Amino acid sequence: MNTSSIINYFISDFDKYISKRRSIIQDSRYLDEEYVPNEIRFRDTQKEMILYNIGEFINSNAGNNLFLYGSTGAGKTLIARFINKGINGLAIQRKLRLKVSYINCKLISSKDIDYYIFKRIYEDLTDINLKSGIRKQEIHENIYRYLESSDKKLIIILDEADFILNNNSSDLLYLLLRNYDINIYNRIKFVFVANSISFMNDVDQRVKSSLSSTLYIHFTPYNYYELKEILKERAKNALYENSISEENINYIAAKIAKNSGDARVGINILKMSAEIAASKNKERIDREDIDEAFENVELDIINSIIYSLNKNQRIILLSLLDRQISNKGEFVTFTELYEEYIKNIDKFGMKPLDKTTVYKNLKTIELVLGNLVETSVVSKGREGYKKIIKVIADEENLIKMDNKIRKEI
Ligand SMILES: Nc1ncnc2c1ncn2[C@@H]1O[C@H](COP(=O)(O)OP(=O)(O)OP(=O)(O)O)[C@@H](O)[C@H]1O
Repeated sequence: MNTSSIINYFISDFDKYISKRRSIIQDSRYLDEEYVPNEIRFRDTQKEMILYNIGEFINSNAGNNLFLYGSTGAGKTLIARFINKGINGLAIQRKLRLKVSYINCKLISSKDIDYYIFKRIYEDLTDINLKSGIRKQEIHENIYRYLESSDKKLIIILDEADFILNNNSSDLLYLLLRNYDINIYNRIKFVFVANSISFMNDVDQRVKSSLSSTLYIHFTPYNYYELKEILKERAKNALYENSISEENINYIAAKIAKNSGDARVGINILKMSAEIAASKNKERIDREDIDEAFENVELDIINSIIYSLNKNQRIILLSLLDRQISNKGEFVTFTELYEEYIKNIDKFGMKPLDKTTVYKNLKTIELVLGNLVETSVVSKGREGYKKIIKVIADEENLIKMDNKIRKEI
């Protein structure tokens, strides 16, 4: 067969299969994690604080470092990307001596995290690729030297910063923040992005005092109304007209608002239910497609949590779930969790870890659970302040998770 007849066959097959299946997704880019809408809604308070501080830094060398924190899917990364793109554009348009470096710390695969971060900052600042073999300290010094000699300012955005802030990162932070001591012109500002600010308890005093002028900006989970509007907007751009009813969008929003308020889950459900409906050759997404999508997503989330934890951590999480279920979904104190853990560990015939080790492992679990967990500190009278914790899910999902983890231990 010659090439042109192969191409003809291909094109005829292509047209046949494309026309056979009715697609529901018109442009999937609007459902991508990377997509940044032109206008970010429901985050006006946060935007105002961020932009005001950045403005102060640009115009009068003032302003604070910023720390954006809050649950998963609350728009932190979206805002961080928006600032990154926006500042770059602003600097070009207004000919400002300003640079921005955006680093997603979760994606750093290098073993030497400090080296990677300094190298990236230097390269973003100077637009020059660094040759290998230059020492970390030297790159660090060159960043300040370059800023002085070129009379520039720099905004460093460290997204998913929990991934480095948890790893004995005091030295990195101290070095990064030290520009206050050595640079009277205050040429660098930081924007940290993380789920929680609990790492602050563990950093040493030098870093704490460097971070004392940091403004903490909280991102709360989205409510029903906000989720519904975000999803409506995405559906309008990504799906063919009339592929999903407003009632069904509201149904997705209501289910998510009840659990996590995570916009990412909402967008994933929208995408997955469109794919499920299309695979059944339907023109519209029905309630059953959405329910199927929820089951897949929930299972995916639970599986990825279980996969990320070792056996001891799974038993600790199981103990938390057991106790929360018997507490009718309410918060669990660490003492209650530990009691439950001792019972469970015995059932699984393992040796118990001491309280301190269980506490440390609980922190890892919190990181893996992300927005699915809520912690707080409450006063318990004479016993002093106590940490309380709960998994954010309704009773049905708590039981589902509990059963699945028990099976996997
Ligand atoms: N206000 C909003 N308008 C439109 N889309 C939004 C909004 N907030 C979040 N999203 C979308 O929801 C998804 C998750 O948001 P984002 O990645 O910003 O969450 P996050 O708070 O950084 O979560 P994590 O802590 O897991 O990193 C993204 O696809 C994002 O585009």
